[in-house]
Amino acid sequence: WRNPRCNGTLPPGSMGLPLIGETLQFFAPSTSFDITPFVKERMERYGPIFRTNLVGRPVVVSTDPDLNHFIFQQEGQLFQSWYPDTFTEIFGRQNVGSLHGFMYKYLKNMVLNLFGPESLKKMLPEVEQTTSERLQLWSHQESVELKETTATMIFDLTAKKLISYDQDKSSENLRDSFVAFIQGLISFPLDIPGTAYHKCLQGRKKAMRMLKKQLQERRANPRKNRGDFFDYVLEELQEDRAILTEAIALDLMFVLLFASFETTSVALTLAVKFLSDNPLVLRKLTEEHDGILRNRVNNNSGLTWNEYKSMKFTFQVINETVRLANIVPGIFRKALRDIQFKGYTIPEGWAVMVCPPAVHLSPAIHEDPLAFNPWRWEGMELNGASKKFMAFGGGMRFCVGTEFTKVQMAVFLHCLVTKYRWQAIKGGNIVRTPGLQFPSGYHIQLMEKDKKCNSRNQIPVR
Ligand code: HEM
Repeated sequence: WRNPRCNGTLPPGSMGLPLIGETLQFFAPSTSFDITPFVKERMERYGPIFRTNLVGRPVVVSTDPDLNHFIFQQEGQLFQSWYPDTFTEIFGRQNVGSLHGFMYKYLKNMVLNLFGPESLKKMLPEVEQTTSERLQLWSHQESVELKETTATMIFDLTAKKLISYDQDKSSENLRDSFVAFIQGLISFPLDIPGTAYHKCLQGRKKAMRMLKKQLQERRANPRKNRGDFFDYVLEELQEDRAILTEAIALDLMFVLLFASFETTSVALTLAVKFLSDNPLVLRKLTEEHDGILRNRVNNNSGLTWNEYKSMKFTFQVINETVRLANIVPGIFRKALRDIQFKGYTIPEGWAVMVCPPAVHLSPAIHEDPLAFNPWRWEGMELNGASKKFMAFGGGMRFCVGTEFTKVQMAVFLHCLVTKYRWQAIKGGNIVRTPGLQFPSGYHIQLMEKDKKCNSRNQIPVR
């Protein structure tokens, strides 16, 4: 256990206890934006590349920018995407099998089609309208919990786009099943009634049943114009030599819905929190968006794609937010053969975990790394991945939802700063386990800009 076999020199590290390895330390909560104590302590003790054991699997953790880059570049050659067994259970066998195997490119193209620039251009007015309506609604409430409300908003948008799901017209609430699913997502994998893990699997089952029912309904009532993912899937399934199966399509649907709202709502909540705490950034952002409205020829038109693309400072704010957020704290791969790197051997079959926070929060890479400073992105490439920035992954598996996330965040910030003021009421503290969470939410009070004071308690609002 302590000294695994290896045809070379293993990176230094500790394998922890038999069976559970160092899993408990890995999941131990921490309350700052900084690199989690698990990674920090080991980096100090062993250096940038170290070995450990997580959920019964030997893992090499990489905090080394060169090794990270190498891992991303060697996707499908020396490394293959791999996630722990509990994830397989949770996200569906079909996904894990097909997203990593021969189906991969085919599915990726399908997803890119749905979330590519052409598709997003068409979606822009809808995103703006939904966001405006929600903000308007929230401004009449005494307090809004931003994490949940933005998650619901994004879920509704994505579900509408993917499966034309309309919460108001549905008798069952699809999102409730996702909530149960998420609450148990990062939990000890014990599947007996009462445990969070059990609720998570039940939530998934229920959501899958609903998705399946809706796909069947669509099959019974096909539509003329192909519009959403279900139409696309049904057409593909009818092909003579279809590679897609219904099970794969449903699993993929589940992952897309999940990936879209959980990540983006955390990023949005955090962006608003950072703006509340950094008035100079808020002022600069507001200037950018007021400028867009001022320069508009037709005051009644909505945001155009060119206006969206011109939001330079907004993209800096988004990048800075996701750099600090580290929403995906570990990107997993499996070594397909023995790999030599900087004097160490990564044995075939071992897992490898790229650790983005170690790069994003390294003082050697980013000056004053814990400071929220969007200006650090000035003049830098804001779209792709690099050795310094991998919040959306890197290489071939770079996140296909990046632009979708940015559209939603940019539009939200646009509507927010041009029309509203807000103040933080409570919450906003974070916990990393190691995924980022807001244990007590983030409650704000919103009000339209032209109103000077809060009518109820007369607090002047920024
Ligand atoms: C702030 C928001 C987001 C963050 C931080 C994020 C992060 C990531 C990361 C780090 C990866 C790489 C995983 C790996 O290499 O194993 C990834 C992949 C992926 N993301 Fe996102 N993501 C976000 C939003 C979204 C959205 C909105 C969608 C849905 C449309 C999405 C769908 C996907 C999919 C399908 C993959 C797998 C791509 C592949 O394997 O080629 N993501 N994301």
